[in-house]
Amino acid sequence: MKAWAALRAVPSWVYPALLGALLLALPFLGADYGLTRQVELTLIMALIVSGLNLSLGYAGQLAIGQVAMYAAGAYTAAIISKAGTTDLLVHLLVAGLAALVVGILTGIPGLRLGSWSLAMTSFFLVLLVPDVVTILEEHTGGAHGLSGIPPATLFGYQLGPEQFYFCVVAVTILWFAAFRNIVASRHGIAFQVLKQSPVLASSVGMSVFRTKLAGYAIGAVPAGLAGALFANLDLFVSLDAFSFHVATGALAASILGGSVSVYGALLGAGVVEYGNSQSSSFQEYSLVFFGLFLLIGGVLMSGGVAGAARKLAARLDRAAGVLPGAKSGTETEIAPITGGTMEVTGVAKAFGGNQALTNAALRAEPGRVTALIGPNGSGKTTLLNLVCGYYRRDAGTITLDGKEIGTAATHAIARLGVARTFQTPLIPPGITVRDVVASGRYTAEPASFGGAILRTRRFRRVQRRDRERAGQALALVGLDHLADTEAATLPLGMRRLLEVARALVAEPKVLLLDEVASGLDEAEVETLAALIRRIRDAGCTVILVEHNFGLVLSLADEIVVLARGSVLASGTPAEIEADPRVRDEYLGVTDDSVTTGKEGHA
Ligand SMILES: Nc1ncnc2c1ncn2[C@@H]1O[C@H](COP(=O)(O)OP(=O)(O)OP(=O)(O)O)[C@@H](O)[C@H]1O
Repeated sequence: MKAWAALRAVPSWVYPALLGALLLALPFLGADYGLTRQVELTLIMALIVSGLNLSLGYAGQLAIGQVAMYAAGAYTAAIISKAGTTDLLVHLLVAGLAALVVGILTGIPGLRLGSWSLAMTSFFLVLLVPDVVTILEEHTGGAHGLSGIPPATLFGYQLGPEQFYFCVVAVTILWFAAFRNIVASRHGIAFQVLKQSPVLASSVGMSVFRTKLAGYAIGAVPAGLAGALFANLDLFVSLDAFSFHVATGALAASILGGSVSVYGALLGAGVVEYGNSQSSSFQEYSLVFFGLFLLIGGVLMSGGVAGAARKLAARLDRAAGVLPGAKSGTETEIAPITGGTMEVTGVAKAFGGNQALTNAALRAEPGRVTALIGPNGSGKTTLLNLVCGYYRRDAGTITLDGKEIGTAATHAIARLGVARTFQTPLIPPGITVRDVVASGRYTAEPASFGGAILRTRRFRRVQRRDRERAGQALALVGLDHLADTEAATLPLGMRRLLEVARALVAEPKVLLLDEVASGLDEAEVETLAALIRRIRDAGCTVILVEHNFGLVLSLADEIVVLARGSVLASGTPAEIEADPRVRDEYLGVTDDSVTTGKEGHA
């Protein structure tokens, strides 16, 4: 166990760096041509698989079009090479761009149409490759392939097989470093937030369409790079390399290695390529093997080899006492918040023939808790969803500080300062408590993909602030000691507090809490109530949708009671408690139980 603790003390980038150094050193260690070619083919496959991991594993886009981007990169590099431009750097640049363009052009309609469209578009994209290649036969060589590609050069020097090997390894190292930087940054977390739920993503201010497109299109780039390398490896490009069979192999490699992983792509690609090269029966029955890999990686291991390795590491960590950096739960002060006035007037919303809201109204002000109560189905959540822009109202106005927001997109409303929690907490699996909270700051301070890849000073500054603010918010809700724990494993009460922390780091003007106390025990409700009071006292506008009448009475400054989509009554807790209509319509309890103020309503 001591050995394990020592291994864990080594910074995590050291291991991939050692692997990179070993690959670069292979020719000096006496590796023959057969072995270096095997490594080259594996790395080319690993580039394709890493793109799949980014778009499918991290961003959750069910798309397998990587082979089409691979073809785009290979043919582009081959064609410009035959036209006289043999510089490998130019090839990589143009092939990467060609793949990006194919990704964007196919991603836009695929994502706009929603649902399974992207999966279908990318599936047909792979099937279309032979047709496109045949149509452009004059340039691509059609079914005969494109031969006579001149050897690649770099800055005017022709690359021999050994130098080309170094180039393949170098491109792979650089891309994997970029890939690792993306997934370890707020953008990688954003992809996982989106994968968990588009509703959650838009509630923290992300444009769902743009984030999905970014995941899909960036995932195309390494496939384009792989294409350029492949064209210059054999100096011959033919359709065999871009068949549906290769696409299935890439998918199997992704699942086997672990699609939510960076280096799993290398492992999956290694297994598939090794099988292809070593055994003719593997090639003959490859679809059976790929199916087997999908079963092993997807079902038996759940998360592939990388997922299994992570679980094993966590177990060894526990056994060796290597615990995530636990800190004391010191409370911090909430910095003053500039709240906003939210006004809802005459809002109506129907779902088909079901009139969920007919005439809803409320006015929520800074430094006050406005509670929205009402029986099941009275329209409370519908009203919250209208305020957040998930639905469009049929009539009425919704304003924030006097400005109409009723027609704005969800992510735009979030950026105006409206944050929320959900009836069922939406916590993405596989990310830490700290990262879940930091994801709430995605739009508070922008940071580009380029900055994330290159780790620019500005990016590191934003990242530092993300961590600081997340740490403060966690201390505030009493979860800072769990900052490095996987968030989805926390019990319900903690996940609810975590959602409040995530909403808080966005420094919202208006905080919407949707049944935030449901499922909590008494002590947890107390903690939560104290927290909501502090948020209110800091100046935030709090809108609380809640069934726990006792909690509402003790917290609210103003209560709005909805019944059958309209406002039944509104006023102070004392007024609402004394209102006979509320007692009849909503509470349906005797005078005695109401006056105790403790009767919950489930
Ligand atoms: N997306 C939807 N499609 C169709 N009908 C919906 C939709 N969302 C809500 N409704 C209907 O609108 C009405 C109001 O529902 P809503 O969820 O807003 O009530 P609620 O007061 O939040 O209830 P609860 O306390 O049970 O959460 C219900 O009749 C519900 O079935």
